[in-house]
Amino acid sequence: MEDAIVLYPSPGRGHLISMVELGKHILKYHPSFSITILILSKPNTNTNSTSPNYVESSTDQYMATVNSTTPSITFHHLPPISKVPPSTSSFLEMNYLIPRLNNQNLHQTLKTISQTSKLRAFIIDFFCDASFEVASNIDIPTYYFFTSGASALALFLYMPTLHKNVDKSFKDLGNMPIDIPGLPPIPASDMPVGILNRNNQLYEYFLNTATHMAKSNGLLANTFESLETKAIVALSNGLCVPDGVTPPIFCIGPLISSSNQDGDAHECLNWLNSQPSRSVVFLCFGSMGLFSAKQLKEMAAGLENSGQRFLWVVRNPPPDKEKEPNLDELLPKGFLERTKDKGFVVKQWAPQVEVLSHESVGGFVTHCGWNSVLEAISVGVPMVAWPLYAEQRLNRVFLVEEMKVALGLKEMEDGLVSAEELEKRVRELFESEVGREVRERVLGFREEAMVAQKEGGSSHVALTKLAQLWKQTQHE
Ligand SMILES: O=c1ccn([C@@H]2O[C@H](COP(=O)(O)OP(=O)(O)O[C@H]3O[C@H](CO)[C@@H](O)[C@H](O)[C@H]3O)[C@@H](O)[C@H]2O)c(=O)[nH]1
Repeated sequence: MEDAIVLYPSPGRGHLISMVELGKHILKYHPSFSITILILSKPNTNTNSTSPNYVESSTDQYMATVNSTTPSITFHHLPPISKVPPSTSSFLEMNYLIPRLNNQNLHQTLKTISQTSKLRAFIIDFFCDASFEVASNIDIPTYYFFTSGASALALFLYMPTLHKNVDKSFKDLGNMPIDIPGLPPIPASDMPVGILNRNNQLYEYFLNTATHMAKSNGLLANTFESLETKAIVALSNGLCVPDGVTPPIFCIGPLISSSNQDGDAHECLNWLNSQPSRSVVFLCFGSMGLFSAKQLKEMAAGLENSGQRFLWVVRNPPPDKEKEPNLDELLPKGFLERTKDKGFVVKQWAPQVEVLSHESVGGFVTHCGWNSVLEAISVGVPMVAWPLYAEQRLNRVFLVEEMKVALGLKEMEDGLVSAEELEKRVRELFESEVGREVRERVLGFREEAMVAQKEGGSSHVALTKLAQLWKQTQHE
């Protein structure tokens, strides 16, 4: 019987891509494993019809591409479920309620796989916690794949302790510094958005996830040791969990999405080909980053005044976020014409991995999503940190204060970033001594990321240990 590893992403293309990359990474070094990725079924009712995660036809196309390029990864679709309960939060619906409704099917599927192969490990996406109880009921070694960094992992594992020691919601504590082992003091207002309010269901969800993670067989993190040494030491020494015993941590990153996932070339890459080396600042804000029309106008003015070359991904402001942006309406009058020799605006989505690794790109204004951070570090591109949602404000603290690979942007009281502020930071990144130092630091981490992945490097060793552990597992 072959050795099988089952991966379970939560819905949505971003989560699927991360799991596919994890699967490919395991196969690259340990090709004898078979990798099955379970795909949550779409609800049969139309109650969920507005959810972007379930109408993404691009996910099917993506899976087809993976099937043809990496046939050793199998996608297994769980049977459809019939009902989705009403939920107050689409996040909870996606990541908790729907996975929970799929638990019976999941149970059956894992049992079936164990009958035909040696099921060595079940790896759950951090956002798919509802399945933890299934795995523990049928006694399969269960791991969590944490798609953000070790510092964010330290915070999440520390949540039950914080919950006990801090008696108010973080949202009511202003900038009060919160102490977390392995991290610099984090202002309460910079805590991840989902846990700011202790009275909502999301907070409870993450608290439960933290408790389950601490009981799992191990935690896989998309990072590398020398990038987040302090947090990793705190985690490994058991300082982040209530009983002082953390499950083994495997830092196996950086896992970077393969470029050109759907095989289409993008016109912005041609434009980059004609720009001078390291001259372009790239502005891109993850899979969900959106700005108001007012903010977009400020950004345009800041970029124009900075005099720097730029490549900017623009989306339509909420609520019509799926609509193609009308650039003539959204951007200042004459902006596109005036900047046509220096700038390139892409609507909706750019091939970020390819852009960042292009020789002409010399800086990155980012929302601090962890994949974006790792993608920039892996190719040595310095950043300007502009966090928007999720745990990105927390990431900004490490990027700017600890790793010193990014410059921080100041927001005004109403949350807007002014044109002057953006201009100042972009100029600073490209023209100042501080910018030069940030560039040097990130180039240093690029080297360390390469070393970590090489044979004998920390991430390679971590993956080898994990594979050895799986091979030794007696569960059959
Ligand atoms: O125009 C675009 C926009 C994004 N991307 C890619 O999309 C991914 C975006 O990932 P990430 O930077 O991590 O941002 P989010 O999509 O916002 O990711 C969520 O998941 C991350 C990992 O858990 C968290 O760190 C973030 O805060 C959370 O918002 C990256 O691979 C980008 O290369 C593109 O290729 N083109």
